[in-house]
Amino acid sequence: MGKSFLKPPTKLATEDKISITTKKTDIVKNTEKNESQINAGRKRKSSDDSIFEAQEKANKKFGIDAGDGKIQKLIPSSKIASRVNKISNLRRKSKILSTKPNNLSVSKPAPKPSVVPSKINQQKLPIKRTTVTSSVYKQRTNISAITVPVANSHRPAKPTKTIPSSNVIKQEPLKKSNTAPKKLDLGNKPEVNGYESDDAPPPLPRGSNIDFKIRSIGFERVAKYWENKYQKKKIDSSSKDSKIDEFCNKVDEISKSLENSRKTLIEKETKIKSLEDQIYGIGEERKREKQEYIDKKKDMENIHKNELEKTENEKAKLYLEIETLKSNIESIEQRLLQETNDRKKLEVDLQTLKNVYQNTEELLRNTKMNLETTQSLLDEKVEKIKELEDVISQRDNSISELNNSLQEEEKIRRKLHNTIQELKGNIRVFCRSRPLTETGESKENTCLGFDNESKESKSINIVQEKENATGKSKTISTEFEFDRVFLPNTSQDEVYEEVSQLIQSALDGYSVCIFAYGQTGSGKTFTMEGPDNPSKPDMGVIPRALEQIYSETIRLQTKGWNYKLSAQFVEIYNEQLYDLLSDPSTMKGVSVPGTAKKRGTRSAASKDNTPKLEIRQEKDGHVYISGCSKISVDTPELIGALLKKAKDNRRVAATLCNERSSRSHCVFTLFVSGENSLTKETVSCNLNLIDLAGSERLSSSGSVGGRLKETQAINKSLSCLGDVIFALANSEKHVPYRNCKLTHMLMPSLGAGNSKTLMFVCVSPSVESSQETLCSLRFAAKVNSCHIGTAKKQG
Ligand SMILES: Nc1ncnc2c1ncn2[C@@H]1O[C@H](COP(=O)(O)OP(=O)(O)OP(=O)(O)O)[C@@H](O)[C@H]1O
Repeated sequence: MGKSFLKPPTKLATEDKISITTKKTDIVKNTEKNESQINAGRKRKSSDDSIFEAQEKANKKFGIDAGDGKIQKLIPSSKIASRVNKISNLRRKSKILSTKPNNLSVSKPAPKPSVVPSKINQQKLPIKRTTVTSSVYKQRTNISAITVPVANSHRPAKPTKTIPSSNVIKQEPLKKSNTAPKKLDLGNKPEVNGYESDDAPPPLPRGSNIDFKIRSIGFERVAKYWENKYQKKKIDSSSKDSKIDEFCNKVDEISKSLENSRKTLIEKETKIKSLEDQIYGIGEERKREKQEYIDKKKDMENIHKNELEKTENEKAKLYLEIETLKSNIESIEQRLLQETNDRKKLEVDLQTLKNVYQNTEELLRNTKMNLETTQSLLDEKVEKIKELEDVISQRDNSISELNNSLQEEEKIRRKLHNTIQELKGNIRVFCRSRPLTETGESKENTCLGFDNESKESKSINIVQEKENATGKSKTISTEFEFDRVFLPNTSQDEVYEEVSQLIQSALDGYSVCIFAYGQTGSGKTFTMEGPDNPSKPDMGVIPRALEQIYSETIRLQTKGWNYKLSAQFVEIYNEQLYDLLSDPSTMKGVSVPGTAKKRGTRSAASKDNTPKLEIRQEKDGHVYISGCSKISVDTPELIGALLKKAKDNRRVAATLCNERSSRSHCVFTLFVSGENSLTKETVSCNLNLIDLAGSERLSSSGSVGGRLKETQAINKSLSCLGDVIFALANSEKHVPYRNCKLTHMLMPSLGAGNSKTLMFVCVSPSVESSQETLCSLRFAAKVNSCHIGTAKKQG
């Protein structure tokens, strides 16, 4: 049985394992049983074979029988037959001898030996197998023919198995002499041809020459020999007969036992055959079972393989789960550790808190005691508070009454302020003289004279030297009166103090226009903006007005006012509008619809491809400049940035009159809109601060070419401004606003009974500029003579 056959699958279901194990055990048992049966059969067979062989051997060696269970030597049937044959021959001979003893010994000579005696002594007689039939043997053994070795006198004997003398009944040949044949001794020991008388019959004396006597002695010897021989044989025959009987008995016994053995052998052979059949059947059964087992094993192996794969997959999954769980466990452990540490900390904190709690409890007790005392004090104070609250409520009432009265007063103030402004005139003219410059201008060369040196001066004299028709020089003094005349040393603060009242009117909802008019270099820009990078005291009207308005909007927030401010800065050059706040790179976050890039010179500007700003008027009369920037003024810091930007963008061209002379009008407009959340009042107005271009005459400016054209445009627009003012003053039906860009864009803020206008006429004190100064003062006096109705509040 192969080992692989018994080897069970590595992993099976428990029931399959049990059935397989049981089957395996059965098969093993059956196989072992079969093998033992086979072995037993083999043993039996081998024992039978051995018996048979032994019998054969015994038969061959004449010897062994197992009749009594002891091993005995069996005599081969051939030998038995030959011996029986010999015995019968011997018996026959003995009978013959017994019947004719004397004849032989006396009358008949001994037969002539067929072989030379000497040779017979030296060689064994060969045995020749001869088939003989023995009735006795046949009866006993049922063997019909038995091969018996017989002596062959002529051939040398073949070597045969030697049978021990004790067990084998030897066929005694006639005794031969071991000694050499003696010579015929006619004496005591007569020799016949060398043979002894005991071994061979003495030779008969032959021949005619032999003495009778000797011959008779020879015959006597022969007879004697045969007589001795007979006697000996007789004795031997009787002993041999007894031995033969004994032997025959033994043969019978052996035959019987042999018969029995054969029967047993046949039975056993039958048994063996049946056992072999059984073995064959068992073998077949085993083969079938083996095949079934192999099939089942294969099935089980497949199942096992599948289950193994499944198990491997599940194992892999489980490994993954285990890994995940491990990582989870690690994180949980870390958290646990963290929690443990936190818990320890918390325990420490808890202990501290407990201590604190104990202390606090102690404190609490003390505090409670204090509290009780405080409570009594508090009750007292509550009483006092109640009293105070009554007082406060009374005061609140009085405050609200005061607020109401304040608002009323504010209204009254506004009305009064407006009345004052109206009384002062809705168009006013301030005259400002710049100081003489250090270079070229001396005090003696001044053409201006003021009535008194007080700060509240309102008149100004211009003194000119003129020649009459006779050629004599004549001093002509012309006096002008204005709402206010600022002396050359008047500071910016003093100037603005007068202006601030008008700025306040803008916050009160009135449109305001402030012009700076005068010849080039008379101080218009200085008055309106201040010098370049001005310090706080040198700041002009525009930055101060913006600051005032911004701070005033914040102050008025406490009175429920919420203002929105936005600024626009436009330059009018050669009757063309330019946006001075248009550079997006410097004005971050500003919406600039019409970009006006920095323009170099005026001639270059004329070739500029920048989209032109256009003045538009809506149906409701609202006038605006399309595409112009409006910057929301949210912080006071933005004011400075706006002015700087405008200054950077402003066109400056060198003229003969002033190296920084501005040849354009600059109009700064602040759009003011406000709403009072308390009184629900609303205001909306414009504050226009205008730095006009130089008003010098063409002859004095020395302009030619492009510069001449600029001067003409400037003079035209200034003339138009005068026309509008005079038309307003004369209450003419048609006011020529549209004659130039300046008056057209100022239309909402100029005249029409809803604006307040202030003109600064800036003059130079130099004698050289006296004629231009005279012209400017005349124009200003004309404006000052105008009365433009009562301004209406816009809301
Ligand atoms: N009140 C003043 N006090 C001191 N300096 C002044 C005063 N007015 C003008 N100036 C100076 O006189 C010069 C010319 O003034 P400004 O540029 O303001 O004249 P302008 O009329 O604006 O000339 P333009 O028409 O060319 O712009 C400047 O250097 C300025 O600083």
